[in-house]
Formats: sequence, C-alpha cells, structure tokens
Amino acid sequence: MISPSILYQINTHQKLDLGFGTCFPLLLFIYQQVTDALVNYGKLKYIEQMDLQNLSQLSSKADQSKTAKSFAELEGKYAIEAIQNIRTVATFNQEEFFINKYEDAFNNDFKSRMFKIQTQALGKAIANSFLYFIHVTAFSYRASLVENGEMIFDQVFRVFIVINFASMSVGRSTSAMPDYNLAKAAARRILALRDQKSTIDPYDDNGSKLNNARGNIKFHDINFAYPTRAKRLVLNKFNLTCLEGQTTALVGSSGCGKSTTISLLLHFYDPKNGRILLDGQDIQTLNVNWLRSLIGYIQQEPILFDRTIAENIVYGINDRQVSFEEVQKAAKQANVHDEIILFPKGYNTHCGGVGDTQLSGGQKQRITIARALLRKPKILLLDETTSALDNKSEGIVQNAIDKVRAGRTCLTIAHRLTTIQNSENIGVVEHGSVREQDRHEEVLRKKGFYYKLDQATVEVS
Ligand SMILES: Nc1ncnc2c1ncn2[C@@H]1O[C@H](COP(=O)(O)OP(=O)(O)OP(=O)(O)O)[C@@H](O)[C@H]1O
Repeated sequence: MISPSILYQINTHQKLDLGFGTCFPLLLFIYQQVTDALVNYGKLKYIEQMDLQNLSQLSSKADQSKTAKSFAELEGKYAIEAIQNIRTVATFNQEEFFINKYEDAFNNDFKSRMFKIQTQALGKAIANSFLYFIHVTAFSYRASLVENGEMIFDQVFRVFIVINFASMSVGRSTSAMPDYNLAKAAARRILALRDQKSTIDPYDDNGSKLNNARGNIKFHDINFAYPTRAKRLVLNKFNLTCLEGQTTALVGSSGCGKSTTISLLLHFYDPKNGRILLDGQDIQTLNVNWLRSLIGYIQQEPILFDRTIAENIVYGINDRQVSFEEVQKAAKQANVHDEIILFPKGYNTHCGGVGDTQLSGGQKQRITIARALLRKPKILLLDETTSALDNKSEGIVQNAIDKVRAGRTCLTIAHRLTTIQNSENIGVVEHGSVREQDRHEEVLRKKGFYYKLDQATVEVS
C-alpha cells in the first residue's frame, strides 16, 4: 500500500514527503493490520470453541450460575447439550431448536467481540502511530534543511527510511501468521465436519405420512454394517415382527446387535439390504420427522436437559401448547409425580446437566418416561431402561413401564429376563439374527440360549 509511493519518490529523486499525507495512510495501514490480526484471533477463538475435541473441556468449565453465563458460554452449552444428547435431540426433532439457540448466542457473542476488537485495534493504531508522528516531524524538519541547502545525502536518507518503514510493515503484517495458520488448520476440520452430508435428512419434507398409523413393525431380511466398519455385518438376515399393541423383547449376548435394531427403526441409518416396514410401508419412504414423532425412546441412561422438571417433560413437543395438568398427568402415569411435589420447587426443580442433579437415577428415568408419554407415542422403544438401577428402583420404574406400554407397540431390550417374561413375543438374537422367537414358555422349551440365560438367572437369584 505505502511502499510503491515511497519507491516512486526514490526513483524520481523527489523529496520524500513525510508530512501528514504519508502519515495518514500509514496510520490506516497499521489500523488495518492490527484489526485483521485481532479479528483473525477472534475467529480462531470461535473455531477453537467449535473444536469437538475440546468440547468436554468446555463442558467441565460451564458455569451453572445464570448471571455468569456469557454468550460464549451459552454457545458452548448448546453445542455440548446437542452433541452429547444427539440421539435424544434427533428423536424429538429438536435439531432446529438447538441450531437457533446456538446461532443467537453466536451472533450476540460475535457482535460483542467485534466491538471489543475494533476498539482495541483503534487504541493500538493510535499508540503505534506516535513513533511515526515523531519520525514525520523530525524528517520533515531535516528535509526542509536539505531543501534550503543546509543538508545533503537525501537519497541515502530516503533509502534508510524506506527500509525502516518497509521492514516494520512486513514485521507487523507477518505477526498474525502463526494465528492464521492455526485458524486455517482448525477451520479445515470444522468445515469438513460441516460439509458431511447425511443420507437421512431430518429436514427433508418429502416422504409420506401414514393416516392413522397402527404400529405394526417388520424387520425383513436386514443386513446392516455401521459406516465406520463397513465390512463387519452387525445384523445378518435379521427378521422380526412386532405386532400392533404388543410387546416384543430382544435378548442376546452383549454386542449381538440388539440396540442396532432401535437405531435402524429410528431411521438413524439405512440397512444395506432388506426392509423395515411400518404398517407394510418401507420406513425409508416415510418422512423422517413424522416417523420419529410416532416413537417414544427411553434409553439406559436417562437424558435430562439443563432445565426444570416440567420443561424436561414437555421437551420435544413443538406443535402445540402443553398445559400443566397434562404434564402432571404424564408424571402420575410414570409414577414420579408424588416424588416431584416433595421437592421444594416441585416441577420447577432444576434438573441440571449430565451428572449434576438432585434426582435419583430411578426418578430421572421416570421423568423420561413421562416425557415419552406426553407425546402419546404409538411405538415405545426401551433400551435396557432399568439395567442401571438397583432392585428397588427397578421395580418402581418397571411398574411405570408396564402401565405405559399397554396398548402400544413396544420393542424392549433387556438383560434381566424377569422384566420381559410377560412379553407377547421374545426374540433371541445371536450374531445379528433372530434365532428363536416366541412367548416365554415356548422359547424356554427350545432349550437354547434363552433357556441357558433363564437357568443362569434362577441360579443367581
Ligand atoms: N456407532 C457404531 N459404529 C460402529 N460400530 C458400532 C456402533 N455402535 C455399535 N457398534 C458395534 O455393533 C455391534 C452391535 O452393537 P449393539 O449396540 O447393537 O449391541 P447390543 O446387542 O445392543 O449390545 P449390548 O447388550 O452390550 O448393549 C457391536 O459389536 C458394537 O461394537
């Protein structure tokens, strides 16, 4: 910017004009440099925050106190909440909610940082320009001496100044290079992640929605491998029928593919071969959001968000207002209302984030059951819902589950046979396929894996 004008003056042996005409562009140049460097630094900070490897660190630093939460902390909070609980978020169609919240916090944070950066840059530019003002004054004075014939060596003088200023400019402009390179590497990772396209788009409005879905499910000859281990078939000719209003239980050794069936039914993945049918229609042809809205999904680890109990129960209902009476009714059905009202703040008790709550494991699990119930799901998916609980809590939660699964198609995965013996259908999974499928007594009679598991349970108790 400034160098060509100085060089021009050397070439033409004109006097170096170091008055305000030169100083002002210099000031602007420095201002620009400092602003760029600080903005780059600011961007790097954003990218660092987005760096997934650092998310757990951010999580541990998250301050629960409302007043201390800056926009940056809010950004981290929303990102961590959404990523840690990605399946629950997807099941409840809450992706857009989190994106909006994150964008709001990000934009506010960006605005406040930009203001700070510009103020800092202006301050630095003014401070740095003092040196140039001194040079300007001194050199202008000397130039006038030369002009008056009182001084010579003007060429030497100019070259000295050009080198002096040029090296300072180069030094300043390259000072941001390490930050720039770091930011570039971090941005590459983030952009690669952003550009990954899922073949299953929850925002896709296409796909049919069945009128009066009944909840008959059929896994037909399913072969499936996870994308990260494409050669290893987790499900291999998997066949299972879950009839409307009935409970189908899956048992089998660890890693045999039970939970994978739930991921497929929620349409997190597509099978390699075979079809999953809902009321006779392939779920790949159904609208993803609509399909998920039919399903209540309760996992082994109850996922509660950093909100009140009432808000956690209502979570995921986007299309209507939910009255407090409805929330209470769901909590009563889930056997947790009597315990909620004993908390000083009742339904306004804050649940806290992961691992930070005054609720017991059993209470948390029953809150997630109430949440599932409020959506009036046609289909309930239960993945080892009680296995993290002690015997007493397990009994209470199981009692709640038995009430809520009545009249719904329920696919349940369990390690403890006691919780599934009264299921209408029990499927025994081995190496990714269903080997036996019938009622408890019938599967027992086949004296296979289920029989051994039953014997082992009897011996333990
Ligand atoms: N996201 C994933 N990517 C790659 N492999 C996976 C993924 N999730 C599970 N697997 C693998 O798929 C296989 C089946 O896992 P799945 O969770 O369905 O088993 P499971 O029968 O439910 O086991 P458990 O009873 O221990 O929960 C396992 O070998 C597991 O390591």
